[in-house]
Amino acid sequence: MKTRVYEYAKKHNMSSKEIVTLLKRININVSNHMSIMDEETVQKLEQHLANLRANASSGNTQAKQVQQPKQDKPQTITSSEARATSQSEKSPKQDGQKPQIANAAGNTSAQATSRGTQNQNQGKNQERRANTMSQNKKQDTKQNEVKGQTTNIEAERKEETLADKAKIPAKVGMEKREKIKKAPQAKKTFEDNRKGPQFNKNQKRSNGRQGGAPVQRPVLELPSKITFTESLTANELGKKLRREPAEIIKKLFALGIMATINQDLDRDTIELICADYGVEVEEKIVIDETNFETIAEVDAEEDLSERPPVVTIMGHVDHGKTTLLDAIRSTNVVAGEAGGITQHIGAYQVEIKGKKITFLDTPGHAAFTTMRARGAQVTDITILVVAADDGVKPQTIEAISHAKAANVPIIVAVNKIDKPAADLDRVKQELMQFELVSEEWGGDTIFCPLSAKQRTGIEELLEYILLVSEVQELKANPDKRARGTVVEAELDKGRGPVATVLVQHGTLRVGDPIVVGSAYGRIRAMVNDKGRRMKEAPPSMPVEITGLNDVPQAGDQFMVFEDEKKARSIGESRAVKQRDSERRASARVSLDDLFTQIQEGDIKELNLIIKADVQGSVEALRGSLEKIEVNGTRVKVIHTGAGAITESDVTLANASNAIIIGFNVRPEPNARSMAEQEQIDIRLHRVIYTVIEEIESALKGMLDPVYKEEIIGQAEARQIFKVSKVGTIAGCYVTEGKLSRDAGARLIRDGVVIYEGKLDTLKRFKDDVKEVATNYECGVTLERFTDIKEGDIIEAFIMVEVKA
Ligand SMILES: Nc1nc2c(ncn2[C@@H]2O[C@H](COP(=O)(O)OP(=O)(O)OP(=O)(O)O)[C@@H](O)[C@H]2O)c(=O)[nH]1
Repeated sequence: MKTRVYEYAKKHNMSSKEIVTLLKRININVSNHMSIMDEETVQKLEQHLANLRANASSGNTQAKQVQQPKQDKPQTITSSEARATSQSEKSPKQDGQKPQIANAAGNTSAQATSRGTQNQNQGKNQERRANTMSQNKKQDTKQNEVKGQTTNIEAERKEETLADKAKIPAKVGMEKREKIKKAPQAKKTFEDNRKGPQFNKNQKRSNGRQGGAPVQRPVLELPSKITFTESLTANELGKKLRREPAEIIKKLFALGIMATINQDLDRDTIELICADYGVEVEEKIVIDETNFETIAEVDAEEDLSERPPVVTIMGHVDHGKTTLLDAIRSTNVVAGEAGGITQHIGAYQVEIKGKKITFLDTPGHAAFTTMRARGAQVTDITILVVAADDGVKPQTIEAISHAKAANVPIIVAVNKIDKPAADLDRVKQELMQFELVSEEWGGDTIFCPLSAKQRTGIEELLEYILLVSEVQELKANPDKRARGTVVEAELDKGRGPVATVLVQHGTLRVGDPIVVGSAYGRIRAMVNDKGRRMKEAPPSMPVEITGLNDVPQAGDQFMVFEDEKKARSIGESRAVKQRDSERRASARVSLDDLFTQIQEGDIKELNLIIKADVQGSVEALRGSLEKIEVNGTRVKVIHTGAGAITESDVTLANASNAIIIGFNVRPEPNARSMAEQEQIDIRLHRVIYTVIEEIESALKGMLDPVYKEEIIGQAEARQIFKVSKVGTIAGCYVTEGKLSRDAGARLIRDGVVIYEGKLDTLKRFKDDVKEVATNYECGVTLERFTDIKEGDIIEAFIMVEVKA
């Protein structure tokens, strides 16, 4: 029957490497643990094992008693003398204890010595001492049989391994071969020890032992698990395993690795040795706590407990967000915390049916996106407020896009149901096209009709929230250091920096050293939304904290550290980093470097926001763009709309790392400056085909924008003159930058591009001029375009070469 090396190894409680080594010794070439061994190979291997076993046990009757026929088969062979030793260890009645004890004695003393200082010489001394002892053991012929046997095996192994080493068998990888070649020092030490134990420092102790009764020192138990970071030297590994370094070196030796005591062992080697001892090993990755936002802590399922959901209310202007938030809050004051003075701290908790719900007290999606833009996903559920008498409006759609981009479930609160014009079905109907289909109509979105003003339907809404949160199974580990997000922060004249934070993991306590964004401090006091002083805040609880050195920003994340010194040093280095890299768009996508980001695995989906002049173009663009898929990277349209590119589009792009496509539309001035600041890539086009081509080539890494458009100025048409021969002259006022005679020109009306071409004439009074600067008036005509109206914007642009 065929079997793989690792299967065989597992079956016989050996490591794959050991099997590979043994196979190579009997001239069977296997490459790795996945290699297949046929029946013949297995037989040969077992024969070889049997031979080795026979050799190991020849002339030793006592050892035979110790060996357990089946289990020991691989053990005796594979794990060199350490296992033989540990077997004798298991049998306290045997005289064979002695060498162990002696060993342990050496070990303890070696440990004690090295505890004082860890320099190299010290290490060497330890090694020498250890080897000397084993040499002494060998020389002492009067010692008991087991001891003799142990050392026999030891000697045999040494010889065998040394012979192997001389040949440098193929089992040893190139790296290991190098190590072997480079390690004359280790060999010398070994031979030195063989030659002259008497001249060694340990002479006294050896004599003492030979002459007197053996010193009884306990054999240190192996730890069940060890941890390490990056690497360990043989010496350090020995200490962790509570074994002599020499013993470790011997083991390495048997495995074909020649290492000195202070040589760094790689992860595989450490694992191999530990596996040999049956000790679990874990590599600890050093975490840079300065960037604590990036640290993902995984909690064991049993440490997690239920936490309240965090809810954000979004919706169109005047649809009743604030009224609803107030209504919810007052419901609770009556229910529980009567007498408490409600404080506005940016978030509050209410309780229904014994369960808490946390509301972020900032209506609208500004708060939602700022937080998301800063990498904080705080919200678990979104309440979309839609006025029953007004229906779906632009900001309703924006809110839906925001919630969807963040993957947060939506509950629709159909407000103002008390109004005569209220029409619940219309709202349901309108929301269908955004994939929000009510349960009665076969969908899975909860629609909750209510009147925030008359306070009806509020409890039902709260119950729905609990229902959705139950499905989400929101959990957190309350028993660890706290982490969370800033909801609001300000500088209070009396109290200094004050921040409302939402605890997301762990429990926050007064006195905790904390880093918040790039501020730090120790929590002086905590106040909840009812104005009560709190000693601790569990997950999902918003509290206002004081004691920071600076005012953080909403959306900043916080983390508690073990001591104030650490918090201070991390806070300070974050402040420096923040200053350095402020607004650096390292994580921003731009079509120009999209391909690199795809290749680096940063991007699997390209988020797009499409704004176009008419809904028809939006749909056409969306349809074509969503079909694009290049090398597994897809286009995902996260928001669309007709009309100019607004600030809200830019915030959404910022939060979702998206690119904005403007089709026949322009960004509003505020949106443009914000996009520049946040380094959001806005691509403006007039032909659908070029949009598709651009996105496709960006995904393929073929985008090669040699020229890029740069807007150099804007003027507003204030007066229109019709002159029969010339056409339409626009009396303009340059509001931004300059107009230049050679520049390209666009005419924009209500954010929509009406014309694109060139300036035909540019005059100041009667003279032709080359350019007109900001705050000057001028007369403009456009090439082959006469339909200029008052209030139109003329935008001048040039094409500039993009430096690679
Ligand atoms: N009839 C009626 N009017 C309501 C209801 N809820 C809110 N309103 C009124 O609608 C108006 C706007 O309510 P707000 O709560 O300020 O709306 P908002 O969405 O917070 O508005 P912005 O903060 O401007 O975005 C106010 O005059 C409210 O009194 C309701 O259930 N019924």
